[in-house]
Amino acid sequence: MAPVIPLEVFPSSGKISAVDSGYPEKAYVTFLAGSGDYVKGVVGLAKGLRKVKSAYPLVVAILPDVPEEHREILRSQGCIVKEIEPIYPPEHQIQFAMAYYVINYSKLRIWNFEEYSKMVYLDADIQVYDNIDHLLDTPNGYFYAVMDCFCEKTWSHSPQYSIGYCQQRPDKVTWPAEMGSRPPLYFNAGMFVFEPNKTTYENLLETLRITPPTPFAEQDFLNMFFNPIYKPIPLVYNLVLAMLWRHPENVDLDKVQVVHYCAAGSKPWRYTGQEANMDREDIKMLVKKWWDIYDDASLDFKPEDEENFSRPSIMASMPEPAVSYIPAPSAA
Ligand SMILES: O=c1ccn([C@@H]2O[C@H](COP(=O)(O)OP(=O)(O)O[C@H]3O[C@H](CO)[C@H](O)[C@H](O)[C@H]3O)[C@@H](O)[C@H]2O)c(=O)[nH]1
Ligand SMILES: O[C@H]1[C@H](O)[C@@H](O)[C@H](O)[C@@H](O)[C@H]1O
Ligand SMILES: [Mn+2]
Repeated sequence: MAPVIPLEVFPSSGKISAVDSGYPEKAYVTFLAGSGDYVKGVVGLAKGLRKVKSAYPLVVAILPDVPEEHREILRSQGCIVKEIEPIYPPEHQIQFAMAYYVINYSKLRIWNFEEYSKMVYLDADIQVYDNIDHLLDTPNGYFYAVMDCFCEKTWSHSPQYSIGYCQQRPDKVTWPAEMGSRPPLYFNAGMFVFEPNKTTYENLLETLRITPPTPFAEQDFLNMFFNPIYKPIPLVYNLVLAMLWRHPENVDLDKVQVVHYCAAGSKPWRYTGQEANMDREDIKMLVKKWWDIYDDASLDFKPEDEENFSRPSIMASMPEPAVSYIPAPSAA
């Protein structure tokens, strides 16, 4: 089993940034699709990164269907907006855990952001509550992400779920020999540290072309592709909310730096408190914490913020190079 890297190996305030070199070769990146309300998640994230005084900009990889008003909101929040072409998996009859997961294959385009040497990807439903810039100083050659939990109903299609096995508590249920070898460590793809690279990008697209889609879409695909270089990092870098009720013994909420509002009903901008577990005090507290940042006008982007990280404005406005992509499946 690959070792979990203890928190202590990361310098606590590693704010060595590319500001010194005058070239922001590192950045955060998120993904935005459609004209719905996920744009609020990105605005919240941009403000959250500002609050923790991140030295790096937030790039938003957007699909063509993001309306101009939303692009403008993101730019006015200091984000670097980069349009990407969608990527679809090969045509196949498949039931995704959530129907909309199919759009997430487009995330693979971020490996083509070669003007950055290293990036931290964060879903739009993630908020940072501490500075995590040091993740951009981790040794190259690895794919860093937090191990997932298999206990929620979204996993009901899986053999793990059917026998109650979870890698967060691997000794609770012994993996039966007749089911073959234990599944390899599996990360949640809402947060990861990676290195954009043309060769990796081309390999990703080429491999996807011959890989049938599976329920967790690009998350499954990335797990398969990066398995040999996957290094688990502590869950404080991506608290999948279900951990609070599935594995409370593994969570020290005071130490959590990054919260992933992925549990059903937990997206702060849609929160009603009605769904299972959503009336918990810790959830209410975390949803309020997200709103406090989103509503804080003092965290809105101001032009002088730009001085905190330089960025190549010419590049930011350049369109993505045209790349051919795999056509949409009719079943999607
Ligand atoms: O209408 C949408 C839906 C999704 N997204 C983007 O896609 C991301 C993934 O969607 P969710 O956050 O709702 O999904 P989950 O957190 O449940 O998904 C998890 O599984 C997915 C499988 O495709 C991805 O790997 C995702 O990164 C991982 O966190 C969002 O954060 C957002 O960045 C949009 O922009 N618009
Ligand atoms: O990516 C998914 C998603 O974030 C779900 O909400 C979560 O329950 C799963 O564990 C995860 O694999
Ligand atoms: Mn998410």
